[in-house]
Amino acid sequence: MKVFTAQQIYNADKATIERQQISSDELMERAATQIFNWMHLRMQGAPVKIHLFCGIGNNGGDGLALARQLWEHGYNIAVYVVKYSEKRSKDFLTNLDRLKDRKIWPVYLDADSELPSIGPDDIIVDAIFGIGLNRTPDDWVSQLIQHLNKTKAFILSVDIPSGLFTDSVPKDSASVIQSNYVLSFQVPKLVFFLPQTGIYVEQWEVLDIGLDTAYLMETETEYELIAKNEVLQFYRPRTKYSHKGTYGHSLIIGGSYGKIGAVTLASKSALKAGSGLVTAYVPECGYQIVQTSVPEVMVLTNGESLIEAIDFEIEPTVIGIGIGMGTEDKTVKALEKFLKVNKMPLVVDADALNILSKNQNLLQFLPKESILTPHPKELERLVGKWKDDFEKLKKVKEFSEKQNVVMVIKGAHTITFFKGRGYINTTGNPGMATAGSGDTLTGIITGLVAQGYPSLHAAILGVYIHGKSADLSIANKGYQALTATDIIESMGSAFIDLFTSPEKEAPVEVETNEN
Ligand SMILES: NC(=O)C1=CN([C@@H]2O[C@H](COP(=O)(O)OP(=O)(O)OC[C@H]3O[C@@H](n4cnc5c(N)ncnc54)[C@H](OP(=O)(O)O)[C@@H]3O)[C@@H](O)[C@H]2O)[C@@H](O)CC1
Ligand SMILES: Nc1ncnc2c1ncn2[C@@H]1O[C@H](COP(=O)(O)OP(=O)(O)O)[C@@H](O)[C@H]1O
Ligand SMILES: [K+]
Repeated sequence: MKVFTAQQIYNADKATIERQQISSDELMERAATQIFNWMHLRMQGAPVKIHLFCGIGNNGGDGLALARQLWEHGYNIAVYVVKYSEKRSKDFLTNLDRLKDRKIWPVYLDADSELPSIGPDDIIVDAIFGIGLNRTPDDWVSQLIQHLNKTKAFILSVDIPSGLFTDSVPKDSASVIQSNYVLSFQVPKLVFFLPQTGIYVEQWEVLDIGLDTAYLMETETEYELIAKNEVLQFYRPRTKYSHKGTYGHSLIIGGSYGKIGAVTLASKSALKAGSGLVTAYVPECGYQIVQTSVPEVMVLTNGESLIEAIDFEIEPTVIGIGIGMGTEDKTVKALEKFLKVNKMPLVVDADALNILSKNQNLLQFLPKESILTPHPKELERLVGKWKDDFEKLKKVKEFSEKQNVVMVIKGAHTITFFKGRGYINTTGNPGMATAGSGDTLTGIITGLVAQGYPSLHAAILGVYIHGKSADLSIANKGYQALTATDIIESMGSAFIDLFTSPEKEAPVEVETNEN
């Protein structure tokens, strides 16, 4: 699913109005109807108090149109107009008149108003600011937002939590609605997925408001959201007359005394991802450990307790390198020498990344389309500090383009970057914040490259399967007890899940009295 910018959404709006020959008011009505349907389906006429806070732009207009529809179906509503500006949008005014025609009188809020009283079991509809927010709200609006956040009421945001910008991090966290659920029109917004802005969104869902399909299909976006349908497009099925040679040979290089487990986890993951053969390259102290823990994996050794040279006679299809490897001088020299002669595709992680960060002249030796999988600290060492998430994305994009590598930026929503585009993963959970889960990812991606997946596809599918495996594991492990080994054990189920359970369906429409 593409992730559009605010400007692209406004353009889609315009294209829809022109091509479908509808008015902007009709489009607003569609948007409000979708939200009404969503609420009505769940509330079934329950007499819960619904407080609708509406701004004076089109987000507020959506809120007013929704208030009318709720009222027409007998819901218990209170409408507030948050007068943060003297300007009012045309469709806001149209919908305000429609409320007045029905003798529904909103409460007007300004800097001098008392804060409304809201019960813990009430519902708040947040339609104060939408994607038009372009500056930090005034103090009194921030105070209202803080007041709403403090209530125990469920907050449903229209399109985006009010106070959240679409293209920057809010300066003042107190001026953003802490939303329980966001109903986003047609497309999700990038800020739902970044660590500094995603925190305002507990859950989100897109509502189809029938924006022009041709515009949506033709418009190129910088970001794409990756769910099941997206990865299925490039999944490579196994064929009947294939053999282990068909599925490549992964070489996992890493480990040092006390950190052999990392290589064990990665090697096992490469196997479970479907690699035909897997060899681990570890110091001698790891020989028995790897052989005993994963009998399917072959083992090569060098050095006693750390890798001193990287030299082998096998011909792997791909090499995953760096996990648990350490950054001792001998290992640094070994990596340097190896990179200067290596021609094989690489998946670079952990200490190999740390060594590259300190010796940036080595970056030139990475084969093109190598995959780098830094966690936030490793990324900082590689590209330098960033002031916020948006600067981080910019730096990563530039780095990936300059070095011609696939960058996998690990986090709650891992984003894979390549050739100027970012692919945002939707699987995974906080249980994955556990030792070794990154080693597992390195193994999975390596195992996919071994089977012939192009680098970008291996990274995107690998990240998806890694997160999905963890999601399937938590059913009986919970977040706290989840380990990297559990993730590996669920990989089979994650692959099967690609074909068994369909992706979540589009929202169900409900008949209203008016149609
Ligand atoms: N295609 C779609 O998806 C559809 C979208 N629709 C809906 O439209 C929403 C976008 O509406 P919108 O453009 O009118 O902007 P909105 O967010 O209501 O803000 C209003 C105005 O406030 C102003 N302003 C900004 N910041 C401010 C501040 N801090 N303090 C004070 N004022 C501030 C700024 O005006 P300015 O003062 O800068 O001229 C801004 O224009 C969208 O989120 C969705 O809900 C649907 O109706 C139909 C289809
Ligand atoms: N809160 C979270 N939600 C989803 N995924 C997470 C979360 N925290 C960590 N992860 C995932 O777990 C992995 C952790 O990797 P990393 O930090 O390299 O672990 P390690 O070095 O212990 O192997 C990454 O793939 C990351 O995306
Ligand atoms: K909103």
